[in-house]
Amino acid sequence: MASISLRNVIKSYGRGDRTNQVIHGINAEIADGEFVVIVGPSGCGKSTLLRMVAGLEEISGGEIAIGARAVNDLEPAQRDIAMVFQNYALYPHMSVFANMAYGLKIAKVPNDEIIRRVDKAAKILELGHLLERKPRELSGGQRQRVAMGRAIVREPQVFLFDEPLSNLDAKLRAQTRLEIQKLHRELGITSLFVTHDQVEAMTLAERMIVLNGGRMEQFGTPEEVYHTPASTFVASFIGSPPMNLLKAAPGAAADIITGIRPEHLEVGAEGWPVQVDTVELLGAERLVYGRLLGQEPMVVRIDEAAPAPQGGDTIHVTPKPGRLHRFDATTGLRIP
Ligand SMILES: Nc1ncnc2c1ncn2[C@@H]1O[C@H](COP(=O)(O)OP(=O)(O)OP(=O)(O)O)[C@@H](O)[C@H]1O
Repeated sequence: MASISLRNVIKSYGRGDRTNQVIHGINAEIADGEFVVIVGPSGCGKSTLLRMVAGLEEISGGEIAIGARAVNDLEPAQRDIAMVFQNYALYPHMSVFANMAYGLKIAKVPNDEIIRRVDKAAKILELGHLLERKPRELSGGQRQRVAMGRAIVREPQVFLFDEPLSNLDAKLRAQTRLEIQKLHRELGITSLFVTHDQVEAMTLAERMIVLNGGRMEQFGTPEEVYHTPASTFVASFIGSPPMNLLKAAPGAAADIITGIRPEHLEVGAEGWPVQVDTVELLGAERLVYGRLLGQEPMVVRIDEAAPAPQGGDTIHVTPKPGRLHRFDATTGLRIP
């Protein structure tokens, strides 16, 4: 196992006048055995960053180290990593066993060692009874597990996951997430996991890197990112529905953006007046969409059992103690 160091990592595509820098100097130390999720909107550079760690993209500036070794100039095969992709591309004519064993065979690992490793991975992934099947005889979730098995048998220092769950339906995604967590608990292999899905990021990450336009906005635990977002971008990207970001909250200075999450507002007889536009029932809770002081859009989350307001009503809300966030209106950065 190994740590991963990203030191001022830069990536540009193209040449000369056509150079387009897409990663603008990322610094992050990922500890040995840590599970780190890289999350951000489409096009922010997640895959590019992961592919640079894998060695599938050249690094334009800075350094990437795996353990004590700088890997900038090492081929992917020399980096001791294993990658799991969204498109798991199993060999259709080979059995599950052969699919998992293939990479080891190519690497000329002795047969008895191959059998030992595949059996171990199959046990962890509960694939033992499926080893003779062909990929077409498996469900989508089982195929994804075979793809993970193929990575596990290599016993790498680092796992790299590039949106491996995005082809699965919602239920299977949730289930496979649990399996990946279990896998990480059992094997403890340093992992980098790319997703654009903030729920996936929050549930899987020990720490998460929030990327925006090729820059790292925050690197922290899910709790830190949720409770103390470093910027308005992080505040609005993590959490569903996102944090209310108010340009003119009552009592706030003009150069301050005030943040408050929909779940951190209390409805009562007094407080900030919110004109209700619509109300959505989500099951255990309702989302009230309205406008603070009749102007700024605001979402309030209330319990399903609480009295439900109607469109056209005015309700009064008060931020729960200690739940207000303040950001610089110019830079978007958190004010401590
Ligand atoms: N081979 C390439 N040549 C030129 N530009 C590229 C290349 N690959 C990616 N880019 C650009 O680099 C930026 C980052 O792309 P990247 O695929 O890393 O984003 P991403 O966050 O993984 O997005 P998504 O979630 O949509 O996969 C984008 O602006 C993209 O257009």
